[in-house]
Amino acid sequence: MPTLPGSNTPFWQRAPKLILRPLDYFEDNYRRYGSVFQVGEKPPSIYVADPAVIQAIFQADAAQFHIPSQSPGSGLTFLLGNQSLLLLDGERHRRHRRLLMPPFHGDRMRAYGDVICTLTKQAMASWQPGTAFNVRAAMQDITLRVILKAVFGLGDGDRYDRLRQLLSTLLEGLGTPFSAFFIFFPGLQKDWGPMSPWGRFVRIKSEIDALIYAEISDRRQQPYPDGTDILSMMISARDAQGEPLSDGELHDELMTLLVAGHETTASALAWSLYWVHWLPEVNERLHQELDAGGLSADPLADANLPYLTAVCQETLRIYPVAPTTGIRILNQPMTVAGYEFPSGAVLFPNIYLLHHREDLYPEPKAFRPKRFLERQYSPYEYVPFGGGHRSCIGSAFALMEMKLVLATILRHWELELPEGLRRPLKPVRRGLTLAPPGNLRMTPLAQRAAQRQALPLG
Ligand code: HEM
Repeated sequence: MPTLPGSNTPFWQRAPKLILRPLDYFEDNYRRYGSVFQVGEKPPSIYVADPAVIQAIFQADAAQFHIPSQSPGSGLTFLLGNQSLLLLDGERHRRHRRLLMPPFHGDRMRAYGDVICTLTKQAMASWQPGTAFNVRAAMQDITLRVILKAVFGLGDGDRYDRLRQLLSTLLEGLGTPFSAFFIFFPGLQKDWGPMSPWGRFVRIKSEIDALIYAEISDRRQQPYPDGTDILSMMISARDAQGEPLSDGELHDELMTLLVAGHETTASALAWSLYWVHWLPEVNERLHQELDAGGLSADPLADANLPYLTAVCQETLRIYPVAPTTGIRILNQPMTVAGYEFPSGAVLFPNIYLLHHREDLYPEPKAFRPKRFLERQYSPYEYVPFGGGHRSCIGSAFALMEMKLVLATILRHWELELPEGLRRPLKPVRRGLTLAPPGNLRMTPLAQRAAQRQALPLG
C-alpha cells in the first residue's frame, strides 16, 4: 500500500495560508501531491479530490466517522450552540436530521417559491438608478428576509426587525477574513469587555438568543393556525420514541438554519450576478431564456429553466461557497482505491479541487454554464452541497432560491458591473466559507420597461 503523499507541517504553521489564502493553499498541494494528499500528522488531515474516493466516503456507514470536540467546526459552538446539526454526532445527529428534514421536501418548496419572489421584490424596492450597491450585502439582505420568513413565518414586527438587524451585524463582524481565526482557534474567543471584538459578539449573540427563546415560548403557547413555517413543523415533530425537540435543541437548530441557510446562498447569488454581468454571452443567453418564458404566474416555472439552472450550477462549481465538506474523522482504518487511511485521520472531500479537475471540467477556470447542459455529472464529481450522511439539508431550497432571486432581479433591473471589476476576482474567506471580495459593487441602470408595473417601488 503506497504511503500518502503530502507534508507534515504542523497546523499552527499552515493555518495562516489555509485561513487567508485557502485556494492557493489547496492548489499548491494538489500540484505537488495529486488528488489525494495528507497534511500534518497525529492525526493527518487528508484532502480528497478523487471522485472514486469521495464516493467511498459518502457511501460509507455513518458509524465509521465522528466529529471531534476540538475541530475548526467546534469554534462554531459559540454561534450555533452544541445541539446544532452541524456539530452533533452519532444517534443524536441522526435523530435531529430526521426531525429537520420534512420542511425541506416536496410541496413545501412551492410555498417558499412565492415567498422568495415577493421578498426579492421588496428588497429591490430600495434600489435607485445610478446608485451603486454592495452586491453581497444586497444579496444577504434578500436571503436573510427569506430565511426568517421560511423558518419563523415572520415578515414584520419589532422582534423580526431586531433579529434581522442583529443577525446581520453579527455575521458581518464574523465575516472578515481575520475573524476566521476565532473559529479555527476557539482559544482566542475571550470576552475582554463590550468594546473588544469578541466581547461585542457575545453581547449581540445573547440578545439574539433571548429573541429566539421568546419566539419559541410564544409559539408553544399560541401555535400559528396554518403551521407551515419551519419552526411550527419542528415544534410538532416527534422522534421514534414520540419525543419532541426541547427548547434548547430548537434554539440551536433555529440558529443553525438561520446562519447556514442565508450566508451561503447570499455569497452564491453575489457570484452569479458578477458572472452574468461580466460575461456578455452568458447575460444574453440567460435573458433570451427568461424573455421566452415570459412572466409566469407560477414562480416555480423559472426553477425549471435549463440555462438558468446551468448558470447556478456553474456558479457553485467554479467557486464553491464551502471549499471542503464538513469534517469527518475515521473511527477505524479505511481502505479505498489503493489508499489506506489510518484510524483517527481527518477526511476532507475537497470540493474546490474536485470542481477544478481538468479531466472532469475542461478549462476549469472558465465560467461555462454550457458544460452542465452537455454532460451529466455524478454526485461524486459535482458536490457543492457535500454528500452522504452529512449532506446539506437545504440544498434543494438553496438552488431554488438562487434561481428565483436571480430571475427576479434580471427581469426587473438592468445592472452594470463597474469597468474596474470586469476582470477575474478571487474569493475571500468568510468564516468557514468563501465569498466574493467585499468591493464587489453594481449599479442599477434602469428598471426593465416590461416590468415597471410589476415592481412596487417603496
Ligand atoms: C448555496 C447554498 C449552500 C451551500 C453551498 C451549502 C453547502 C453545504 C455543505 C458543503 C455542507 C456540508 C456537507 C458535508 O459535509 O457533506 C452543508 C451542510 C449543511 N447545510 Fe448547507 N449549503 C447551502 C445552503 C443551505 C441552506 C439554505 C440550509 C438550510 C436552510 C443549509 C443547512 C445546512 C445544514 C443544517 C448542514 C449540516 C448537515 C449535517 O451536518 O447533517 N444549507 N451545506
